[in-house]
Amino acid sequence: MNAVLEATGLRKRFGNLVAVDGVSLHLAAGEVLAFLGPNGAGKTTTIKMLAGLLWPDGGQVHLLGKSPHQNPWALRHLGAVLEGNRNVYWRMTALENLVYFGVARGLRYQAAQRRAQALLEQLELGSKSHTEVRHLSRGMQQKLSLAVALMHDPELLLLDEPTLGLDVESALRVEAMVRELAQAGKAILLTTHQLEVAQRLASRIAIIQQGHIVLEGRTPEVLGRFAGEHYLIETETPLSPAQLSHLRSLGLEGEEPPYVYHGDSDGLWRLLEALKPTPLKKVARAEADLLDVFLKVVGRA
Ligand SMILES: Nc1ncnc2c1ncn2[C@@H]1O[C@H](COP(=O)(O)OP(=O)(O)OP(=O)(O)O)[C@@H](O)[C@H]1O
Repeated sequence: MNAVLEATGLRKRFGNLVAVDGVSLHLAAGEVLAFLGPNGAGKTTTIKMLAGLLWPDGGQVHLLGKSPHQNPWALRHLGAVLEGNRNVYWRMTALENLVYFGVARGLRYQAAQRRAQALLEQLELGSKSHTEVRHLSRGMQQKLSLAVALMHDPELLLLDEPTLGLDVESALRVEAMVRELAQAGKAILLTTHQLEVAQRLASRIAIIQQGHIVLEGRTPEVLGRFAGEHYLIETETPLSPAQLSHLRSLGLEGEEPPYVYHGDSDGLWRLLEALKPTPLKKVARAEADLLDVFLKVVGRA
């Protein structure tokens, strides 16, 4: 399948600071890539280069094979919601904004009206269609930004913190929308510090640190790789202090079931042998979550 986004070797320097240092990203239709990293890692700078808002010092971007830096029309393939940049006019209503941006990106007026109404309903902003943006709540403005990005039905969506500041229900609605858009074949690049959102949505993960991609892979593979040698051991009843003190010397951790064992499978068998004849309820390899992965990769574990 052809790449919707193909970015290679992107570099950006601000004075002496190299903010992005050789970042390559690719996205196919239907994929959600979670682009993660600590504060100041280079995510927004990268996204701005992808969106044609910043000129890279090096590297290339192709959107469906076309470079937005050589051919601005390539940006037609892209819709972006960038943090702190709610690309809407404050003194225009929600509906006027959507129609305006729809027409500016090539929709006919009637089609823009229909699409705007449908998006407003979908994001539960229907009752605010005729409200000026400056009178919408922060979360409503955030949802309107998403609607603006979707007006021209782009193949690629760049979503920088799309659920930030949304209430639980709205965040879940936006999450469901992202999932539906991916199922409908959109390629989505998602930046967020909400790792549980990223884990639920992303088919692939890329972690950037100090301008470099330090980890990239399909979500299940990444989680599997980091699950490592980490087991949960559940006994029917809590272990006695005497048992516990002996088993701790073999690597058992925790005060009550489920206990945790970090180590290889030889060590696990020694531990299980020593546990005999204590009845066991469950022995399972613990699953890593994206938080574990993130903390290990950015080196703060
Ligand atoms: N216009 C600019 N001028 C100077 N330095 C900048 C500029 N924009 C970004 N930087 C610096 O580049 C580095 C990367 O910033 P960037 O905004 O890309 O990080 P980020 O990963 O998006 O962080 P966050 O998670 O905090 O949003 C930071 O050190 C930042 O201070």
